[in-house]
Amino acid sequence: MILELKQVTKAYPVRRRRKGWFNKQDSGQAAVKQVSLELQRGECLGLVGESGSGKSTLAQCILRLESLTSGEIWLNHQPIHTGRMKDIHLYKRIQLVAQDSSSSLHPRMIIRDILEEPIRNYFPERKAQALDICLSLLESVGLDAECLEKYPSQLSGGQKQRVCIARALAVEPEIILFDESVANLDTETQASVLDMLKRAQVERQLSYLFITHDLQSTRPFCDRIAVMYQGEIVEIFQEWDKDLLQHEYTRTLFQTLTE
Ligand SMILES: Nc1ncnc2c1ncn2[C@@H]1O[C@H](COP(=O)(O)OP(=O)(O)OP(=O)(O)O)[C@@H](O)[C@H]1O
Repeated sequence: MILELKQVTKAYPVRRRRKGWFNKQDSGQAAVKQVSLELQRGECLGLVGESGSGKSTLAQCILRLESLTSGEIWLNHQPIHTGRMKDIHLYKRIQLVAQDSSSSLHPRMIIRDILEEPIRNYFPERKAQALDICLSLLESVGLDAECLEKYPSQLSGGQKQRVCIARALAVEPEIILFDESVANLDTETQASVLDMLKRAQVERQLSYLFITHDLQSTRPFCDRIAVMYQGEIVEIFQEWDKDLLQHEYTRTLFQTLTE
């Protein structure tokens, strides 16, 4: 197993108005409750749940963008929740592709600079080959070489999303977290991006955590599905057989499937 979450809980503090002069901070309702989850090397694990069920919070906890209230996260048998591993080492091993590609790409950098940045940071010895690497990354996500000299604002939403994926691949991480990364794409582009991700996963032995509210999109793509409901993992399944389901919410999700 490459990533292990043990009893992870995250409660955001809530400011409550009290009589008098001050606001007091209480620990509020937990967004993530006692989540235990394992991601195997080379696996694509789907994390499905309705809006507000805690999926993004879990991804943020894995990347230490949010601190844990309790619990542990282990990356290949090394603890990452303790903060001892430096951010640069963590991000070398785990990359995030978020939903909103526009805000994740620097508006004043051309695509070539955006893709060369991780190469310079993580593989300084490859500086001389950086352009060739950028071209091969663009090819692997189905973009033309002419994108290199463009700014993000000159690309479509689907093209920007592909650039974000190429940038994550440039780091050569072991794990990629996709947080609603294809949700904004039309059905055809979504299918071609997922196809490309599957190929990259097999070629590079990557592990994926694929976060989405859309169960349908996980079907051809994920090896296992974890279902999140009100902050908890209520079910993990592999077989697409509704008779084997344990939880009422998963049964409701199955009704949204088109075949
Ligand atoms: N920074 C924050 N401060 C306080 N509460 C937060 C914060 N971020 C998220 N929450 C709350 O935590 C809960 C889980 O939110 P989260 O974004 O993780 O859900 P989600 O399943 O990813 O939803 P979506 O699919 O809409 O992105 C929600 O109730 C949300 O309001």
